[in-house]
Amino acid sequence: MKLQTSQGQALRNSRPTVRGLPALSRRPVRVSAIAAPEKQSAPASLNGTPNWAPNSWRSKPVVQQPEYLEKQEVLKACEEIARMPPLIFAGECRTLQSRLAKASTGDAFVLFGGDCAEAFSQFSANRIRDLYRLLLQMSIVLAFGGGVPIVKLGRIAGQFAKPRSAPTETINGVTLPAYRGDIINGPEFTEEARRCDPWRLVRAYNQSAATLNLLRGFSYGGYAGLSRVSQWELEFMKNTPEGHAYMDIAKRVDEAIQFMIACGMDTNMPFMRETEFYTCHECLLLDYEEALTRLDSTTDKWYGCSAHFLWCGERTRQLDHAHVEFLRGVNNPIGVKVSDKMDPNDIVSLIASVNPANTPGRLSIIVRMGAKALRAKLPALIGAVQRSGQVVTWVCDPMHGNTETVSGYKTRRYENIRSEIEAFFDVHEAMGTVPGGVHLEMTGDNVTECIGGGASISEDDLNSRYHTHCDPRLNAEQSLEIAFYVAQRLRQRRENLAAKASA
Ligand SMILES: O=C[C@H](O)[C@H](O)COP(=O)(O)O
Ligand SMILES: C=C(OP(=O)(O)O)C(=O)O
Repeated sequence: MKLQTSQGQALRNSRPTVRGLPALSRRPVRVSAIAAPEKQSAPASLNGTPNWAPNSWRSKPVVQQPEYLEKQEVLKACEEIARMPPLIFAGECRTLQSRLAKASTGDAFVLFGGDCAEAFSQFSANRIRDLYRLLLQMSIVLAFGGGVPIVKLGRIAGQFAKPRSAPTETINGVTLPAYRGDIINGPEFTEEARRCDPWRLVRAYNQSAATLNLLRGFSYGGYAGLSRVSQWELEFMKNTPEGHAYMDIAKRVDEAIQFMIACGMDTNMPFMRETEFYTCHECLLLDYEEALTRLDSTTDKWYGCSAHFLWCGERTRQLDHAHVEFLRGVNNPIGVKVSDKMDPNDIVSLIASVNPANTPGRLSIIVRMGAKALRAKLPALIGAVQRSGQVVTWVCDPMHGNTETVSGYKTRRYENIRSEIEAFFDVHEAMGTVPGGVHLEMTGDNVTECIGGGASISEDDLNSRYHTHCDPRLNAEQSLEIAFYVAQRLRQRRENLAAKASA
Protein backbone atom coordinates (compact mmCIF):
# COMPACT_ATOMS: atom_id res chain seq x y z
CA MET A 1 0.00 0.00 0.00
CA LYS A 2 1.57 3.28 -0.99
CA LEU A 3 1.46 5.39 2.13
CA GLN A 4 1.27 9.05 1.47
CA THR A 5 1.48 11.84 3.95
CA SER A 6 -1.40 14.24 4.01
CA GLN A 7 1.01 17.13 3.63
CA GLY A 8 -0.33 19.47 1.01
CA GLN A 9 -3.50 17.43 0.83
CA ALA A 10 -6.14 19.53 2.49
CA LEU A 11 -9.31 17.51 2.39
CA ARG A 12 -12.76 18.91 2.53
CA ASN A 13 -15.78 16.95 3.60
CA SER A 14 -19.02 16.73 1.76
CA ARG A 15 -22.19 17.62 3.58
CA PRO A 16 -24.14 14.58 4.72
CA THR A 17 -27.86 14.54 4.06
CA VAL A 18 -30.35 11.74 4.23
CA ARG A 19 -32.72 11.06 1.38
CA GLY A 20 -36.00 12.79 2.10
CA LEU A 21 -34.53 14.97 4.85
CA PRO A 22 -32.85 18.35 4.56
CA ALA A 23 -29.18 18.63 5.51
CA LEU A 24 -28.73 19.39 9.20
CA SER A 25 -26.37 22.19 8.44
CA ARG A 26 -25.93 24.25 5.29
CA ARG A 27 -22.21 24.51 5.95
CA PRO A 28 -19.98 21.63 4.88
CA VAL A 29 -18.34 19.76 7.73
CA ARG A 30 -14.64 20.51 7.79
CA VAL A 31 -11.69 18.29 8.54
CA SER A 32 -10.44 20.56 11.30
CA ALA A 33 -6.98 21.98 10.80
CA ILE A 34 -6.24 20.50 7.41
CA ALA A 35 -9.28 21.93 5.65
CA ALA A 36 -8.52 24.97 3.56
CA PRO A 37 -11.15 27.62 4.38
CA GLU A 38 -11.08 29.14 0.90
CA LYS A 39 -12.05 25.75 -0.54
CA GLN A 40 -15.23 25.43 1.46
CA SER A 41 -17.73 26.26 -1.26
CA ALA A 42 -16.48 24.72 -4.45
CA PRO A 43 -18.83 24.64 -7.45
CA ALA A 44 -20.50 21.30 -8.14
CA SER A 45 -18.50 20.73 -11.31
CA LEU A 46 -15.17 21.59 -9.73
CA ASN A 47 -13.67 18.24 -10.61
CA GLY A 48 -14.57 18.59 -14.25
CA THR A 49 -17.65 16.39 -13.95
CA PRO A 50 -20.58 18.56 -15.06
CA ASN A 51 -23.50 18.96 -12.66
CA TRP A 52 -22.04 16.66 -10.09
CA ALA A 53 -21.69 16.96 -6.32
CA PRO A 54 -21.16 14.31 -3.62
CA ASN A 55 -24.89 14.44 -2.94
CA SER A 56 -26.21 14.77 -6.53
CA TRP A 57 -27.11 11.06 -6.39
CA ARG A 58 -29.99 12.05 -4.09
CA SER A 59 -31.97 13.45 -7.00
CA LYS A 60 -31.91 10.08 -8.81
CA PRO A 61 -33.85 6.87 -8.32
CA VAL A 62 -32.00 4.61 -5.90
CA VAL A 63 -32.28 0.89 -5.16
CA GLN A 64 -30.88 -1.50 -2.54
CA GLN A 65 -30.77 1.11 0.27
CA PRO A 66 -31.80 0.33 3.86
CA GLU A 67 -35.08 1.62 5.19
CA TYR A 68 -34.00 3.39 8.34
CA LEU A 69 -36.73 4.28 10.80
CA GLU A 70 -34.54 6.71 12.78
CA LYS A 71 -33.60 9.14 10.02
CA GLN A 72 -32.23 11.80 12.39
CA GLU A 73 -29.84 9.20 13.81
CA VAL A 74 -28.59 8.48 10.28
CA LEU A 75 -27.83 12.16 9.87
CA LYS A 76 -25.94 12.21 13.15
CA ALA A 77 -23.97 9.07 12.33
CA CYS A 78 -23.07 10.41 8.87
CA GLU A 79 -22.01 13.75 10.34
CA GLU A 80 -19.77 11.89 12.73
CA ILE A 81 -18.18 9.96 9.84
CA ALA A 82 -17.83 13.15 7.81
CA ARG A 83 -15.72 14.59 10.65
CA MET A 84 -13.44 11.53 10.70
CA PRO A 85 -10.21 11.31 8.69
CA PRO A 86 -10.33 9.80 5.21
CA LEU A 87 -9.45 6.10 5.15
CA ILE A 88 -7.32 6.39 2.03
CA PHE A 89 -5.49 9.16 0.18
CA ALA A 90 -6.07 10.51 -3.29
CA GLY A 91 -2.46 9.96 -4.34
CA GLU A 92 -2.78 6.25 -3.53
CA CYS A 93 -5.81 6.08 -5.85
CA ARG A 94 -3.86 7.69 -8.64
CA THR A 95 -1.03 5.18 -8.23
CA LEU A 96 -3.55 2.33 -8.25
CA GLN A 97 -5.15 3.73 -11.40
CA SER A 98 -1.77 3.70 -13.15
CA ARG A 99 -1.31 0.05 -12.11
CA LEU A 100 -4.77 -0.85 -13.42
CA ALA A 101 -3.94 0.89 -16.71
CA LYS A 102 -1.04 -1.52 -17.04
CA ALA A 103 -3.38 -4.43 -16.43
CA SER A 104 -5.56 -3.23 -19.33
CA THR A 105 -2.62 -3.80 -21.70
CA GLY A 106 -1.39 -7.04 -20.14
CA ASP A 107 1.60 -5.41 -18.43
CA ALA A 108 0.17 -6.24 -14.98
CA PHE A 109 -2.56 -8.51 -13.61
CA VAL A 110 -5.11 -7.67 -10.91
CA LEU A 111 -6.04 -9.92 -8.02
CA PHE A 112 -9.18 -8.88 -6.16
CA GLY A 113 -9.98 -11.06 -3.15
CA GLY A 114 -11.63 -11.17 0.22
CA ASP A 115 -14.81 -11.76 2.14
CA CYS A 116 -18.24 -11.67 0.62
CA ALA A 117 -19.24 -9.59 3.63
CA GLU A 118 -16.99 -8.47 6.45
CA ALA A 119 -18.55 -9.10 9.84
CA PHE A 120 -18.23 -7.37 13.20
CA SER A 121 -18.25 -10.74 14.99
CA GLN A 122 -15.42 -12.15 12.85
CA PHE A 123 -13.09 -9.18 13.24
CA SER A 124 -9.63 -10.21 14.45
CA ALA A 125 -6.00 -9.48 13.70
CA ASN A 126 -5.37 -13.15 12.89
CA ARG A 127 -8.13 -13.27 10.29
CA ILE A 128 -6.84 -10.10 8.62
CA ARG A 129 -3.31 -11.54 8.62
CA ASP A 130 -4.43 -14.87 7.18
CA LEU A 131 -6.31 -13.23 4.28
CA TYR A 132 -3.43 -10.84 3.68
CA ARG A 133 -0.80 -13.56 3.52
CA LEU A 134 -2.96 -15.75 1.32
CA LEU A 135 -3.27 -12.85 -1.13
CA LEU A 136 0.52 -12.44 -0.96
CA GLN A 137 1.01 -16.15 -1.65
CA MET A 138 -1.40 -16.03 -4.57
CA SER A 139 0.31 -12.98 -6.02
CA ILE A 140 3.69 -14.74 -5.91
CA VAL A 141 2.19 -17.70 -7.78
CA LEU A 142 0.57 -15.37 -10.34
CA ALA A 143 3.69 -13.26 -10.81
CA PHE A 144 5.71 -16.43 -11.39
CA GLY A 145 3.31 -17.62 -14.08
CA GLY A 146 2.51 -14.29 -15.67
CA GLY A 147 5.89 -12.62 -15.44
CA VAL A 148 4.09 -9.34 -14.69
CA PRO A 149 3.44 -7.34 -11.50
CA ILE A 150 0.34 -8.35 -9.58
CA VAL A 151 -1.94 -5.56 -8.35
CA LYS A 152 -3.38 -6.68 -5.00
CA LEU A 153 -6.83 -5.41 -4.07
CA GLY A 154 -8.44 -6.72 -0.87
CA ARG A 155 -12.21 -6.86 -0.48
CA ILE A 156 -11.56 -5.64 3.04
CA ALA A 157 -11.72 -2.57 5.31
CA GLY A 158 -15.14 -1.56 3.98
CA GLN A 159 -16.84 -4.55 2.29
CA PHE A 160 -19.81 -4.46 4.65
CA ALA A 161 -22.96 -3.67 2.64
CA LYS A 162 -24.75 -6.36 0.62
CA PRO A 163 -27.32 -6.02 -2.16
CA ARG A 164 -30.02 -8.67 -1.85
CA SER A 165 -32.27 -10.46 -4.34
CA ALA A 166 -35.25 -10.14 -2.00
CA PRO A 167 -36.01 -7.46 0.62
CA THR A 168 -37.27 -10.03 3.13
CA GLU A 169 -36.47 -13.55 4.33
CA THR A 170 -39.02 -16.09 5.51
CA ILE A 171 -38.19 -18.97 7.86
CA ASN A 172 -40.86 -21.29 9.25
CA GLY A 173 -43.60 -18.86 8.29
CA VAL A 174 -41.88 -15.87 9.96
CA THR A 175 -40.92 -13.02 7.60
CA LEU A 176 -38.25 -10.46 8.53
CA PRO A 177 -36.20 -7.88 6.59
CA ALA A 178 -33.25 -9.44 4.75
CA TYR A 179 -29.76 -9.19 6.23
CA ARG A 180 -28.00 -6.40 4.29
CA GLY A 181 -24.52 -6.55 5.80
CA ASP A 182 -23.17 -5.63 9.24
CA ILE A 183 -22.99 -1.94 8.36
CA ILE A 184 -26.81 -1.99 8.19
CA ASN A 185 -28.27 -4.81 10.31
CA GLY A 186 -27.40 -8.14 11.91
CA PRO A 187 -27.46 -11.66 10.40
CA GLU A 188 -29.37 -13.28 13.30
CA PHE A 189 -32.96 -14.09 12.40
CA THR A 190 -34.63 -11.86 15.00
CA GLU A 191 -36.63 -8.69 14.67
CA GLU A 192 -34.11 -6.77 16.75
CA ALA A 193 -31.08 -7.91 14.70
CA ARG A 194 -32.75 -7.19 11.37
CA ARG A 195 -33.66 -3.61 12.33
CA CYS A 196 -31.51 -1.14 10.35
CA ASP A 197 -29.29 0.51 12.96
CA PRO A 198 -27.70 3.83 11.86
CA TRP A 199 -24.87 3.59 14.41
CA ARG A 200 -23.54 0.51 12.65
CA LEU A 201 -22.23 3.01 10.06
CA VAL A 202 -19.79 4.39 12.62
CA ARG A 203 -18.80 0.94 13.84
CA ALA A 204 -18.04 -0.14 10.26
CA TYR A 205 -15.93 2.99 9.74
CA ASN A 206 -13.98 2.24 12.93
CA GLN A 207 -13.44 -1.41 12.01
CA SER A 208 -12.28 -0.34 8.54
CA ALA A 209 -9.81 2.15 10.04
CA ALA A 210 -8.37 -0.47 12.42
CA THR A 211 -8.15 -3.02 9.61
CA LEU A 212 -6.36 -0.57 7.32
CA ASN A 213 -3.95 0.28 10.08
CA LEU A 214 -2.89 -3.36 10.31
CA LEU A 215 -2.76 -3.79 6.52
CA ARG A 216 -0.50 -0.76 6.21
CA GLY A 217 1.69 -2.19 8.99
CA PHE A 218 1.97 -5.52 7.16
CA SER A 219 2.72 -3.79 3.85
CA TYR A 220 5.40 -1.47 5.21
CA GLY A 221 6.64 -3.08 8.41
CA GLY A 222 8.61 -5.91 6.84
CA TYR A 223 5.96 -8.67 6.89
CA ALA A 224 5.49 -8.52 3.11
CA GLY A 225 9.23 -8.48 2.31
CA LEU A 226 10.29 -10.78 -0.52
CA SER A 227 12.80 -12.55 1.72
CA ARG A 228 9.84 -13.82 3.78
CA VAL A 229 8.02 -15.55 0.92
CA SER A 230 8.62 -19.00 2.41
CA GLN A 231 7.22 -17.89 5.78
CA TRP A 232 3.78 -16.95 4.47
CA GLU A 233 2.54 -20.52 4.41
CA LEU A 234 -0.66 -21.06 6.37
CA GLU A 235 -0.33 -23.76 9.04
CA PHE A 236 -3.23 -25.91 7.82
CA MET A 237 -1.90 -25.82 4.23
CA LYS A 238 1.42 -27.48 5.08
CA ASN A 239 0.48 -30.97 3.94
CA THR A 240 -1.67 -30.08 0.95
CA PRO A 241 -0.60 -30.32 -2.72
CA GLU A 242 -1.11 -26.54 -3.06
CA GLY A 243 1.02 -25.97 0.03
CA HIS A 244 3.83 -28.07 -1.48
CA ALA A 245 3.54 -26.40 -4.89
CA TYR A 246 3.69 -23.00 -3.19
CA MET A 247 6.78 -23.93 -1.17
CA ASP A 248 8.43 -25.07 -4.38
CA ILE A 249 7.99 -21.58 -5.86
CA ALA A 250 9.02 -19.97 -2.55
CA LYS A 251 12.27 -21.97 -2.65
CA ARG A 252 12.97 -20.74 -6.15
CA VAL A 253 12.31 -17.14 -5.06
CA ASP A 254 14.73 -17.61 -2.13
CA GLU A 255 17.39 -18.96 -4.49
CA ALA A 256 16.88 -16.08 -6.92
CA ILE A 257 17.25 -13.59 -4.06
CA GLN A 258 20.42 -15.30 -2.83
CA PHE A 259 21.79 -15.12 -6.36
CA MET A 260 20.93 -11.41 -6.64
CA ILE A 261 22.53 -10.72 -3.25
CA ALA A 262 25.65 -12.51 -4.48
CA CYS A 263 25.55 -10.17 -7.49
CA GLY A 264 25.48 -7.17 -5.15
CA MET A 265 21.75 -6.40 -4.85
CA ASP A 266 20.84 -4.23 -1.84
CA THR A 267 18.13 -6.05 0.15
CA ASN A 268 17.09 -2.73 1.68
CA MET A 269 15.58 -1.56 -1.60
CA PRO A 270 11.85 -0.75 -1.09
CA PHE A 271 10.73 -3.44 -3.56
CA MET A 272 12.43 -6.04 -1.36
CA ARG A 273 10.88 -4.86 1.91
CA GLU A 274 7.45 -3.47 1.01
CA THR A 275 4.48 -4.15 -1.19
CA GLU A 276 1.56 -2.13 -2.48
CA PHE A 277 -1.80 -3.33 -1.20
CA TYR A 278 -5.08 -1.59 -1.98
CA THR A 279 -8.62 -1.87 -0.64
CA CYS A 280 -11.93 -2.10 -2.48
CA HIS A 281 -15.61 -2.67 -1.82
CA GLU A 282 -19.00 -2.37 -3.45
CA CYS A 283 -20.09 1.25 -3.47
CA LEU A 284 -23.58 0.40 -2.27
CA LEU A 285 -24.49 2.35 0.84
CA LEU A 286 -24.49 5.88 -0.51
CA ASP A 287 -25.05 7.70 2.81
CA TYR A 288 -21.74 6.22 3.99
CA GLU A 289 -19.90 6.84 0.73
CA GLU A 290 -21.05 10.46 0.57
CA ALA A 291 -19.90 11.11 4.14
CA LEU A 292 -16.42 9.90 3.15
CA THR A 293 -16.21 11.86 -0.11
CA ARG A 294 -13.49 14.48 0.16
CA LEU A 295 -11.92 17.11 -2.05
CA ASP A 296 -8.23 16.53 -2.75
CA SER A 297 -6.52 19.89 -2.58
CA THR A 298 -3.61 18.74 -4.75
CA THR A 299 -5.85 18.27 -7.76
CA ASP A 300 -9.14 19.93 -6.69
CA LYS A 301 -10.90 16.66 -7.43
CA TRP A 302 -13.35 14.62 -5.41
CA TYR A 303 -12.35 11.20 -4.13
CA GLY A 304 -14.37 8.51 -2.39
CA CYS A 305 -12.15 8.08 0.66
CA SER A 306 -13.71 4.87 2.02
CA ALA A 307 -11.49 2.66 -0.22
CA HIS A 308 -9.00 2.97 -3.05
CA PHE A 309 -11.29 1.26 -5.56
CA LEU A 310 -15.10 1.27 -5.55
CA TRP A 311 -17.32 -0.83 -7.73
CA CYS A 312 -20.93 -0.63 -8.83
CA GLY A 313 -22.83 -3.89 -8.39
CA GLU A 314 -24.83 -5.77 -11.00
CA ARG A 315 -28.08 -4.77 -9.25
CA THR A 316 -27.31 -1.03 -9.05
CA ARG A 317 -25.69 -0.18 -12.39
CA GLN A 318 -28.75 1.46 -14.04
CA LEU A 319 -27.47 4.36 -16.13
CA ASP A 320 -29.93 6.96 -14.81
CA HIS A 321 -29.81 5.82 -11.17
CA ALA A 322 -28.07 7.02 -8.03
CA HIS A 323 -25.07 4.65 -7.91
CA VAL A 324 -23.83 5.46 -11.42
CA GLU A 325 -24.42 9.15 -10.66
CA PHE A 326 -22.26 8.94 -7.52
CA LEU A 327 -19.47 6.95 -9.16
CA ARG A 328 -19.19 9.13 -12.25
CA GLY A 329 -18.01 12.02 -10.06
CA VAL A 330 -15.42 10.43 -7.78
CA ASN A 331 -11.95 10.18 -9.21
CA ASN A 332 -10.95 6.81 -7.75
CA PRO A 333 -10.44 3.93 -10.14
CA ILE A 334 -13.83 2.21 -10.28
CA GLY A 335 -15.43 -1.02 -11.47
CA VAL A 336 -18.80 -2.12 -12.79
CA LYS A 337 -20.09 -5.67 -12.37
CA VAL A 338 -21.66 -7.07 -15.52
CA SER A 339 -23.86 -10.15 -15.91
CA ASP A 340 -25.20 -11.79 -19.06
CA LYS A 341 -28.10 -9.32 -18.91
CA MET A 342 -25.84 -6.53 -20.16
CA ASP A 343 -26.49 -5.39 -23.72
CA PRO A 344 -23.52 -4.38 -25.95
CA ASN A 345 -24.97 -0.91 -26.68
CA ASP A 346 -25.69 -0.31 -23.02
CA ILE A 347 -22.18 -1.20 -21.92
CA VAL A 348 -20.79 1.43 -24.30
CA SER A 349 -23.17 4.07 -22.89
CA LEU A 350 -22.34 3.12 -19.32
CA ILE A 351 -18.60 3.31 -19.96
CA ALA A 352 -19.01 6.69 -21.69
CA SER A 353 -20.94 7.96 -18.69
CA VAL A 354 -18.40 6.99 -16.00
CA ASN A 355 -15.21 7.40 -18.03
CA PRO A 356 -15.91 10.14 -20.58
CA ALA A 357 -12.22 11.03 -20.92
CA ASN A 358 -11.42 7.37 -21.66
CA THR A 359 -8.67 7.34 -19.04
CA PRO A 360 -6.81 4.01 -18.92
CA GLY A 361 -7.12 2.34 -15.51
CA ARG A 362 -10.18 4.37 -14.50
CA LEU A 363 -12.66 1.60 -15.26
CA SER A 364 -12.60 -2.16 -14.75
CA ILE A 365 -15.43 -4.21 -16.19
CA ILE A 366 -15.93 -7.15 -13.84
CA VAL A 367 -17.70 -9.90 -15.74
CA ARG A 368 -19.77 -12.42 -13.73
CA MET A 369 -22.08 -14.63 -15.74
CA GLY A 370 -21.12 -18.31 -15.51
CA ALA A 371 -18.92 -20.10 -18.08
CA LYS A 372 -21.67 -20.95 -20.58
CA ALA A 373 -23.20 -17.47 -20.73
CA LEU A 374 -19.74 -15.92 -20.77
CA ARG A 375 -18.73 -17.87 -23.88
CA ALA A 376 -21.98 -16.78 -25.54
CA LYS A 377 -22.18 -13.15 -24.42
CA LEU A 378 -18.73 -11.77 -23.62
CA PRO A 379 -17.46 -11.62 -27.25
CA ALA A 380 -20.23 -9.18 -28.22
CA LEU A 381 -19.52 -6.98 -25.20
CA ILE A 382 -15.78 -6.93 -25.92
CA GLY A 383 -16.48 -6.27 -29.61
CA ALA A 384 -18.73 -3.29 -28.85
CA VAL A 385 -16.19 -1.80 -26.44
CA GLN A 386 -13.37 -2.32 -28.95
CA ARG A 387 -15.31 -0.69 -31.78
CA SER A 388 -16.03 2.33 -29.62
CA GLY A 389 -12.32 2.69 -28.81
CA GLN A 390 -12.99 2.56 -25.07
CA VAL A 391 -10.19 1.43 -22.76
CA VAL A 392 -11.24 -0.83 -19.90
CA THR A 393 -9.56 -3.44 -17.72
CA TRP A 394 -11.44 -6.73 -18.15
CA VAL A 395 -11.74 -8.72 -14.92
CA CYS A 396 -13.35 -12.12 -14.33
CA ASP A 397 -15.53 -12.63 -11.24
CA PRO A 398 -16.18 -16.40 -11.42
CA MET A 399 -18.19 -16.41 -8.19
CA HIS A 400 -21.46 -14.54 -8.68
CA GLY A 401 -22.68 -16.38 -11.78
CA ASN A 402 -22.17 -19.74 -10.06
CA THR A 403 -24.20 -19.65 -6.86
CA GLU A 404 -26.56 -22.53 -6.11
CA THR A 405 -28.32 -23.93 -3.07
CA VAL A 406 -27.44 -27.43 -1.84
CA SER A 407 -28.96 -28.96 1.31
CA GLY A 408 -30.14 -25.49 2.34
CA TYR A 409 -26.66 -23.92 1.95
CA LYS A 410 -25.74 -21.33 -0.66
CA THR A 411 -22.66 -22.79 -2.29
CA ARG A 412 -20.49 -22.75 -5.41
CA ARG A 413 -18.71 -25.61 -7.14
CA TYR A 414 -14.96 -25.28 -7.60
CA GLU A 415 -15.25 -26.79 -11.09
CA ASN A 416 -17.75 -24.14 -12.20
CA ILE A 417 -15.55 -21.37 -10.83
CA ARG A 418 -12.51 -22.74 -12.64
CA SER A 419 -14.52 -23.23 -15.86
CA GLU A 420 -15.63 -19.61 -15.88
CA ILE A 421 -12.02 -18.46 -15.59
CA GLU A 422 -11.10 -20.86 -18.38
CA ALA A 423 -13.87 -19.42 -20.57
CA PHE A 424 -12.73 -15.86 -19.76
CA PHE A 425 -9.16 -16.60 -20.88
CA ASP A 426 -10.36 -18.52 -23.96
CA VAL A 427 -12.59 -15.67 -25.14
CA HIS A 428 -9.85 -13.07 -24.72
CA GLU A 429 -7.39 -15.33 -26.49
CA ALA A 430 -9.77 -15.79 -29.42
CA MET A 431 -10.42 -12.05 -29.65
CA GLY A 432 -6.83 -10.95 -29.14
CA THR A 433 -7.81 -8.90 -26.10
CA VAL A 434 -6.43 -8.80 -22.57
CA PRO A 435 -7.65 -10.77 -19.54
CA GLY A 436 -6.73 -8.21 -16.89
CA GLY A 437 -7.61 -9.83 -13.57
CA VAL A 438 -9.72 -12.05 -11.35
CA HIS A 439 -12.13 -11.13 -8.57
CA LEU A 440 -12.69 -13.78 -5.90
CA GLU A 441 -14.77 -14.17 -2.76
CA MET A 442 -12.27 -15.98 -0.56
CA THR A 443 -10.91 -16.26 2.95
CA GLY A 444 -7.66 -17.31 4.59
CA ASP A 445 -9.75 -19.51 6.90
CA ASN A 446 -10.21 -23.24 6.53
CA VAL A 447 -13.95 -23.01 5.79
CA THR A 448 -16.19 -25.46 3.93
CA GLU A 449 -18.44 -23.19 1.89
CA CYS A 450 -17.59 -24.08 -1.74
CA ILE A 451 -17.77 -27.66 -3.00
CA GLY A 452 -14.84 -29.46 -4.66
CA GLY A 453 -11.24 -28.54 -5.38
CA GLY A 454 -8.21 -30.50 -4.25
CA ALA A 455 -9.56 -30.73 -0.71
CA SER A 456 -12.61 -32.53 -2.16
CA ILE A 457 -15.14 -30.70 -0.03
CA SER A 458 -18.38 -32.56 -0.52
CA GLU A 459 -22.01 -31.56 -0.16
CA ASP A 460 -21.98 -33.32 3.23
CA ASP A 461 -19.05 -31.19 4.41
CA LEU A 462 -20.89 -27.89 3.94
CA ASN A 463 -22.28 -27.85 7.46
CA SER A 464 -18.87 -28.49 9.01
CA ARG A 465 -17.31 -24.99 8.80
CA TYR A 466 -19.83 -22.79 6.99
CA HIS A 467 -19.17 -19.31 8.45
CA THR A 468 -20.07 -16.77 5.77
CA HIS A 469 -22.91 -14.37 6.51
CA CYS A 470 -23.92 -14.11 2.87
CA ASP A 471 -22.23 -15.87 -0.07
CA PRO A 472 -19.86 -18.89 -0.01
CA ARG A 473 -16.12 -18.19 -0.20
CA LEU A 474 -13.21 -20.22 -1.52
CA ASN A 475 -11.10 -21.42 1.37
CA ALA A 476 -7.32 -20.97 1.43
CA GLU A 477 -6.55 -24.23 -0.36
CA GLN A 478 -9.16 -23.67 -3.06
CA SER A 479 -7.96 -20.08 -3.54
CA LEU A 480 -4.36 -21.14 -4.02
CA GLU A 481 -5.49 -23.83 -6.44
CA ILE A 482 -7.30 -21.18 -8.49
CA ALA A 483 -4.14 -19.04 -8.41
CA PHE A 484 -2.13 -21.95 -9.86
CA TYR A 485 -4.70 -22.39 -12.64
CA VAL A 486 -4.67 -18.66 -13.49
CA ALA A 487 -0.85 -18.64 -13.36
CA GLN A 488 -0.80 -21.48 -15.88
CA ARG A 489 -3.09 -19.50 -18.22
CA LEU A 490 -0.97 -16.38 -17.82
CA ARG A 491 2.18 -18.35 -18.61
CA GLN A 492 0.52 -19.89 -21.69
CA ARG A 493 -0.57 -16.42 -22.85
CA ARG A 494 2.96 -15.07 -22.35
CA GLU A 495 4.47 -17.96 -24.34
CA ASN A 496 1.91 -17.56 -27.15
CA LEU A 497 2.63 -13.84 -27.43
CA ALA A 498 6.38 -14.48 -27.44
CA ALA A 499 5.98 -17.14 -30.13
CA LYS A 500 3.89 -14.77 -32.26
CA ALA A 501 6.40 -11.97 -31.83
CA SER A 502 9.28 -14.15 -32.97
CA ALA A 503 7.38 -15.77 -35.88
O1 LIG B 1 -22.78 -10.97 -2.88
C1 LIG B 1 -23.69 -10.73 -3.67
C2 LIG B 1 -25.09 -10.57 -3.26
O2 LIG B 1 -25.19 -9.74 -2.16
C3 LIG B 1 -25.65 -11.90 -2.92
O3 LIG B 1 -25.28 -12.82 -3.91
C4 LIG B 1 -27.12 -11.77 -2.83
O4 LIG B 1 -27.58 -12.93 -2.32
P1 LIG B 1 -29.13 -13.30 -2.33
O5 LIG B 1 -29.47 -13.68 -3.74
O6 LIG B 1 -29.22 -14.43 -1.37
O7 LIG B 1 -29.87 -12.09 -1.85
C1 LIG C 1 -22.78 -8.29 -4.82
C2 LIG C 1 -21.67 -8.60 -5.43
O1 LIG C 1 -21.56 -8.86 -6.73
P1 LIG C 1 -22.62 -8.68 -7.91
O2 LIG C 1 -23.01 -7.23 -7.91
O3 LIG C 1 -21.81 -9.05 -9.09
O4 LIG C 1 -23.75 -9.59 -7.63
C3 LIG C 1 -20.38 -8.74 -4.72
O5 LIG C 1 -19.35 -8.85 -5.37
O6 LIG C 1 -20.39 -8.74 -3.49
